[in-house]
Amino acid sequence: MERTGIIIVAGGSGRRAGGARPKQFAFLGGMPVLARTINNFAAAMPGAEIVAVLPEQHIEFWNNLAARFDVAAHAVVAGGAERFDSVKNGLAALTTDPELIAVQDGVRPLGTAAMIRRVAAAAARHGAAIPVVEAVDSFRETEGEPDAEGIVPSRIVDRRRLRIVQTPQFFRADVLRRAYEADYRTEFTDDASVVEAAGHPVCLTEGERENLKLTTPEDFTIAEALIAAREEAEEEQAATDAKHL
Ligand SMILES: Nc1ccn([C@@H]2O[C@H](COP(=O)(O)OP(=O)(O)OP(=O)(O)O)[C@@H](O)[C@H]2O)c(=O)n1
Ligand SMILES: C[C@](O)(CO)[C@H](O)COP(=O)(O)O
Repeated sequence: MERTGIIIVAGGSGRRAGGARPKQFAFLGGMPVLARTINNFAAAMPGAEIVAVLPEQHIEFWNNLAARFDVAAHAVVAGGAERFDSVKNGLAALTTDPELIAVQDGVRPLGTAAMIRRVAAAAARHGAAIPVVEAVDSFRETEGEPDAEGIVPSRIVDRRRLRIVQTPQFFRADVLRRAYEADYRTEFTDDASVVEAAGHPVCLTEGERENLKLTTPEDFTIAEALIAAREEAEEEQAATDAKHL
């Protein structure tokens, strides 16, 4: 397997989620969200170098919090104003010269090991790969300003052509590093957009609907329920296995 580096970006302020501290430090199923995300990757990609990118003012808080939980080995580095800047800082902090690099949202703790490895394998082959899922809602593109009655002009978009983009986004190290030499642009909402702007095509792989990004308070409610259901299924499986011993 390729030497792998994982950059877990958790340098945001979590404005949309609210709360006293950024959402990556909130508890989910009895554990900080960021601890879950780090451990998920350590389990899926044993031996990978992990760097967590945090708001500078929360680094000491995180070190104290992480010491209370069983969190897999990881280095910590300060983030920047935009996600783009945080990824750049993460890239600079990798020390093992990885051949493959993943960028993962710190607030996406629920991706399975099978999905993570699938994206990694696609990136090893194609240079750049991301997980996506099909859109299930209808979409409208708005055009222009509201009219005198407050109606915003809009038109339907063909959702069969749309995909919802997730992380982890995996890249060959040379591809990602070269792409991140660019200056920041507002359309860089993920790493695939940066790599694509540098001229490298991105391979779409199958993501998972449960691979939620915790963005608003409602997402936490859904994630709690998913974790409880997974734990229950694991307990049932363990009981079945014990019966068959
Ligand atoms: N300057 C930033 C901004 C975001 N992120 C990280 O990128 C991921 C996805 O971003 P998002 O969900 O938008 O997080 P926030 O920026 O914290 O949320 P909000 O926009 O609601 O403030 C998160 O793990 C977040 O911590 C980061 O590392 N550095
Ligand atoms: C990277 C990402 O999670 C892919 O869906 C998304 O683009 C992050 O967007 P945000 O506005 O920073 O949450």
